[in-house]
Amino acid sequence: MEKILEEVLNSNRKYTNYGQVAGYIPELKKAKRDDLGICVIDKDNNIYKAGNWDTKFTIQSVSKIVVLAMALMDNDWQYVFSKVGKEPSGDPFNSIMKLETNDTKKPSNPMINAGAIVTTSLIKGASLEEKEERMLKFFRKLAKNDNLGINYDVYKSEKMTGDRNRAMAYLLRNDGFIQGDVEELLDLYFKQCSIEVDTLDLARIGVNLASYGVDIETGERIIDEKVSRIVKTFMVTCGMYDASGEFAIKVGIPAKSGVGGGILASVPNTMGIGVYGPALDKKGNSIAGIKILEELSQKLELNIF
Ligand SMILES: NC(=O)CC[C@H](N)C(=O)O
Repeated sequence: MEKILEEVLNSNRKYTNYGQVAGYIPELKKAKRDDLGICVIDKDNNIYKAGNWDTKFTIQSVSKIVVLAMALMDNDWQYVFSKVGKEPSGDPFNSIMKLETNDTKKPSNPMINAGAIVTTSLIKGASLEEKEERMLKFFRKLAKNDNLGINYDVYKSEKMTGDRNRAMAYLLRNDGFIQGDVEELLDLYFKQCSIEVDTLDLARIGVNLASYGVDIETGERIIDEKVSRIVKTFMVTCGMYDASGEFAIKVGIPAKSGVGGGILASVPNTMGIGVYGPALDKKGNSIAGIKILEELSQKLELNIF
């Protein structure tokens, strides 16, 4: 398997020359565009790695699936979906437009920034500190990595420049989709996006989702089974933003991307995959990452459809 991963990386290395490393969060510009890595963990807990599999990057929007799982386990689902929708938006991840033009003004889904700000607001905790602690604990458990932590340079960079998210959050509060202190909520959102991971962490979260929320090593249930299904369904319909349809056709695997350059893919009952390549297309998805997943899906016949 490692040989296959090496081959797939090498045949797609050329794509690291296309696209751009994210620049709207200044700190992200420091990523090296030719870094490329992958990790696969199968359901028997075999771990396969290639390339820059252990390069650290921030999880960014991949965090949205973990926080959605948490929000659904912390709250009544009906309540959650009264605050955030279930439909693809067809707009970029940071679009504000439908918060005005949607009939209900409700954010379309939890995979775009507006919807993710809502799910973050649904994390339970008596104080900001407690919410942050619970959130980190959940990420660490799912990734089986007690060393997961926040990259404070990226966090500060996002906080300084996150006015679009700030604008969305104030609109969301005005329309009754979130409550309380907006700055505190954004603090938590920026922190969740700034959690530092490598492809092994993404693959581990992916395989735990692939096994319907049961830790494949210990047998412990981490995510409610139905919640794990909802999360993977959102990954298929909205995980690659307004490129989710094309990705579903070409790759056919539930996946979630982030502007840090990571993609987490979860093949039900089979494996979790983490890929990293920081140069992004215009929609904010890793170009080489998508190409790698496309080839791997064909080679290993992973298409779930
Ligand atoms: N697509 C992403 O990864 C976006 C996450 C980023 N932290 C933002 O809010 O803009």
